[in-house]
Amino acid sequence: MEEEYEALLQFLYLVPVGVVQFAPDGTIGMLNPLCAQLLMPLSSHGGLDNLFDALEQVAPELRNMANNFMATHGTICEGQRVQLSAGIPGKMDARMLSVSLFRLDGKRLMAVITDITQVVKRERQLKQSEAWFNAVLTGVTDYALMSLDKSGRVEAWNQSIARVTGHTERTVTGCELTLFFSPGSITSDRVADRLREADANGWSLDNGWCVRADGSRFWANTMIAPLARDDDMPEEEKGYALIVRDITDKREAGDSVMRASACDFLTGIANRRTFFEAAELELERWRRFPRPLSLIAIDADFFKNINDTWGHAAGDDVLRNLALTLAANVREIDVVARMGGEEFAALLPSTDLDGALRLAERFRVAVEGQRVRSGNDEIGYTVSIGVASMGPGITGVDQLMKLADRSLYAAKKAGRNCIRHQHADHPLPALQAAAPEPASD
Ligand SMILES: Nc1nc2c(ncn2[C@@H]2O[C@H](COP(=O)(O)OP(=O)(O)OP(=O)(O)O)[C@@H](O)[C@H]2O)c(=O)[nH]1
Repeated sequence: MEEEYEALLQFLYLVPVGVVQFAPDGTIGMLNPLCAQLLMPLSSHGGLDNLFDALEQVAPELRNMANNFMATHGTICEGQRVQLSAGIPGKMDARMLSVSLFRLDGKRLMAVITDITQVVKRERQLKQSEAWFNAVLTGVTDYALMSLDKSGRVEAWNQSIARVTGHTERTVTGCELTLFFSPGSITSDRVADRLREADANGWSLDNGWCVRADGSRFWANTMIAPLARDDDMPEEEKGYALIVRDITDKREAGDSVMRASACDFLTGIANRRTFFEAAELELERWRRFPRPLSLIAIDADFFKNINDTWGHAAGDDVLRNLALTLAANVREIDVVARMGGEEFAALLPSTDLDGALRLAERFRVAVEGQRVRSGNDEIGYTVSIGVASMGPGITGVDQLMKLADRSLYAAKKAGRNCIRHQHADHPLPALQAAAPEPASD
């Protein structure tokens, strides 16, 4: 028996994945060194006592999945992706873990944890190339092809545009590319970005909602590629080809799978991982061509009291209401996400500090002015909000998030139900300082 135990310990020590055994409430009984190493960045006090507590901020859904698993033993989830950090494009990859949970019996659960940072990076690269080939090689009947001038205005017309978008030559020629996108899903900055991206990489690919002439929407894959030109051709004659493909069917087919991994299980809005992925992309664009970019951190006030007074289910109703309220007040191009617990965030491309403050006030007023119906109760609540805007000293998403969090902390200290902000003009010294009273306003 002792020998078997020795062999098990040796196995756990050497196995190239993190293994942790824990109780149904998350209390850790045993974990191997690799697991401790993988989870240590999540520890708030230098120790690891409870797996669910450690993962609360990055994967709150795991506790829920384990609690809702009714069988006496079996697989609770397999390969659940958990984003640990946002990463810095070009310098540091976003750290990603894969977590599988198993129930062994009534008292013991086990998690197997692997670092999949590199796998995810390669997946992203592959997805990009695959989408490009699909766009080029398939669907000869479901695409519209047009040429754009150097600023992205439609230059040449053909029948495929009418087939896919319902537009006529008269309504399209000379118009900006934004004509094909639903309002709020694209800005002039984004069009300029895509043209530059096409210049730099040979193409720019994106998926999103487009609109037809009659106002109906379709989910489209759009690719912009620079037109071939001689080196001695004048800059004015530069142009692009735009291919728009209606892929509504494909989106619907992959929708439920996509939603499960990209959305928060409770509220249905983007989860923390999706938020950081979008924020990383936006920062990458900002780095190439700086323009306004803001981030809003939102936190429900006295949320523990709501749970304690009306119950956990009512608390969940409040969180769902908060998610809906935030989502109803932003443009399509913005990303609203639940970051964990009662914390939410909104990423606002092409939005300066003033614009972000106006939106933050709209959030605050909208929440304050409503009641959440939960069973027979009507619950009123408020939010505190921190706003941060991008500046030259910021090098990564984490830093912008920290700035917004510090403003949020200042709003809490100022009495809650209010907004505080910081502009990242000289953020680094302040961020590196040893947590002084946060400066704001
Ligand atoms: N109902 C519900 N509660 C949650 C969820 N996630 C976290 N919580 C609870 O949210 C509460 C957050 O409490 P605190 O961090 O003390 O914050 P607070 O009470 O909102 O106080 P302030 O933020 O300082 O205004 C905790 O009691 C958590 O258990 C969830 O998914 N559903």
